[in-house]
Amino acid sequence: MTEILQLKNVVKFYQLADGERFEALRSISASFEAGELVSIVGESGSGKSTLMNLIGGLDSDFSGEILYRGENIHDYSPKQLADYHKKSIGFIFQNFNLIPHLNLIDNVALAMTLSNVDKATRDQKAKELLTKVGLKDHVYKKPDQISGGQKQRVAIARALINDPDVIIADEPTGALDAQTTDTVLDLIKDIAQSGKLVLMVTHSDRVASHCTRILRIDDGRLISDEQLGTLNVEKEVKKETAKPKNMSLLNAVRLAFLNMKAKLGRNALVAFGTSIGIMAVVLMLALGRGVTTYIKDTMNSYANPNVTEVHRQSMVPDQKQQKDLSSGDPAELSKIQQNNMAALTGKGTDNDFTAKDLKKLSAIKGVDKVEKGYSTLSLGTNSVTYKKQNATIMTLQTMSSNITKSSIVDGKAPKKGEILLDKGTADLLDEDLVGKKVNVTLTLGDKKVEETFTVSGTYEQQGSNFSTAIMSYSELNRLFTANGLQLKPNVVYLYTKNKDNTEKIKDKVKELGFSGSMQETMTAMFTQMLDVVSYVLAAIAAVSLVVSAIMILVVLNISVVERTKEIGVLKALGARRRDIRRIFVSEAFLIGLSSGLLGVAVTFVLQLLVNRFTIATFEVPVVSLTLSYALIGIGLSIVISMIAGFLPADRASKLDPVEALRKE
Ligand SMILES: Nc1ncnc2c1ncn2[C@@H]1O[C@H](COP(=O)(O)OP(=O)(O)OP(=O)(O)O)[C@@H](O)[C@H]1O
Repeated sequence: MTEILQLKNVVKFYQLADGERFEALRSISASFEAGELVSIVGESGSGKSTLMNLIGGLDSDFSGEILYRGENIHDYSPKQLADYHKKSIGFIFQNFNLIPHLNLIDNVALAMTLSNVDKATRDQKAKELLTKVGLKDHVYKKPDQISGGQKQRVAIARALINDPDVIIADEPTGALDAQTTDTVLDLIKDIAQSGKLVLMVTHSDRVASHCTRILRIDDGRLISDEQLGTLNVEKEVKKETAKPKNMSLLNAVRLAFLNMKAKLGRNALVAFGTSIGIMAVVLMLALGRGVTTYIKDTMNSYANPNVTEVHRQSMVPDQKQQKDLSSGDPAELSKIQQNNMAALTGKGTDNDFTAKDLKKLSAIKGVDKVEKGYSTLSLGTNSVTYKKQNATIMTLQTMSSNITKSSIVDGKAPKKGEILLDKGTADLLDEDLVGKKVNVTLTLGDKKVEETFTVSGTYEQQGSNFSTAIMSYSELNRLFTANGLQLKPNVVYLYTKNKDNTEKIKDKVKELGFSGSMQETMTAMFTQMLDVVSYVLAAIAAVSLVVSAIMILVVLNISVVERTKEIGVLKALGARRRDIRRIFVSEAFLIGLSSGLLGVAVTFVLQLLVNRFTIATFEVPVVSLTLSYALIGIGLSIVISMIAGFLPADRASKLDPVEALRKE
């Protein structure tokens, strides 16, 4: 027979809290061969479990030698120790210690999973062993669906999966009735007979009497070593030399997934909570993109990119004015309102450009032409009449490069004696008004002027729905002069040949204290509002991401506590620290992945709803979710979860297997 295990003067001290040491094992020496069925008996507290933990490599803090096939396991590196657990030792515990969320096959195959054996092979081997222990018809059950005796048979199958030399059974029949004990004992006997060394702790003399040898321990000492007989060993154990592999990441993720599935409700809640922050992030990005695209498109379609529209003062309250408005000083308030009205209606001298202004503007670099213009808003005083059909004109303005040829849908730009009308107003008067003479009534200054003009063409409205009449600046000037009035420009168009200059020109205009077109000012306000929305979303995102991280940390910590025993089992089966860490980090990864996916999905649904609403109201979609934003959201979610999961995972990996297994 081959000598497998040798104990030489094994001494174990437990360090007590007050600096004292307790000697649990006192110089134990013994040697064991393959095919032995050894029972270890002794009073409670005599040191049996301590000895099993040392032999099983769960506790390396001892003096003396434990030689496994001639190698002192005390000198093993963590990796060698893990391999020792995987290949050489099989544990059977009193309380079975099956993993509740894994089915019987997965429980039995666990040591193979940790050794990265492929699923088909390990499932086949697990089924074989389960058949051998009489559980063929139960392989897909979970541990809580079978009886105690059946559980212990599963545990026996689990201990055998990697074909170890040594089986350590700590009171394997302790929790079983007499009849079930016999079945389990027969199985254990078969194991020894197949050429393995079985070390079995027991309190029962009856159980001990089935063994080939009895070691008695009392107060940490080996007091007797009695040989009862020998077994008819079938074969000599032949060890493969191939080293077991490490568990793959995929298997860690699978184990994590199976555990998460078992706690679906809790994990779904956590994922849902985390997804809120992710949704806020993705929505912020998508909204920002959607609105920016909309603004750009709008600006590009409304304005001639070569032209910068300039006003002396803003036609909508700027930031400072808004502040004054909200400050509530009535005098200040009404001054601002007056100014705004004057700017809109083209009245008052504050809005007229002086020769000095024009000079300043024409000096801006890149400006090739300065066009004077005039724009006035009236409510009901200006009108166009054709064949007794009358239309009110709200805006009267002068022709500029800002109205491009492409926006004139019919006819051409107005020359002397001509007027250009917006298409809506023209169609109202006659379907084919171009070239027809219309009667125009205008209030200029305080004079009412009536004249006949030919409609030169119609144009597509740009950014406003006001009915508009456009004539050339010189034509309007003629009208003013004829009525004893003086026309002064209240809007100026700066034309550049190269549209790349436009941005710089716009900036310079503002720097000089002038203001841009109404659309630009509105856009700026809109962008400001969008910024506020973005800040709010960003704040929600930041807060909820922190909350999510804490939530994941807490949940995984609870999971570590709940699964302490399972972690002990995994370690006894050969899981390295790294493997345990991987399983828990994988759980965090899965939570992150699911909350990321959920967050993106919710954003997608929100996008559909919000865009449906904005398309119906403003004819534009405002949320624009792209693949890269979705990926950013999912990535962020995973990273945060994994960071939050690292601490609990590390804690789990550092658990002491002996303590973990002792936990009730
Ligand atoms: N972590 C520990 N710290 C201090 N003392 C310990 C520790 N673990 C065990 N002991 C002590 O070591 C002695 C041996 O304990 P052990 O668990 O090995 O006994 P046992 O023979 O297996 O008992 P039982 O049959 O009740 O399981 C006991 O006196 C116990 O109190």
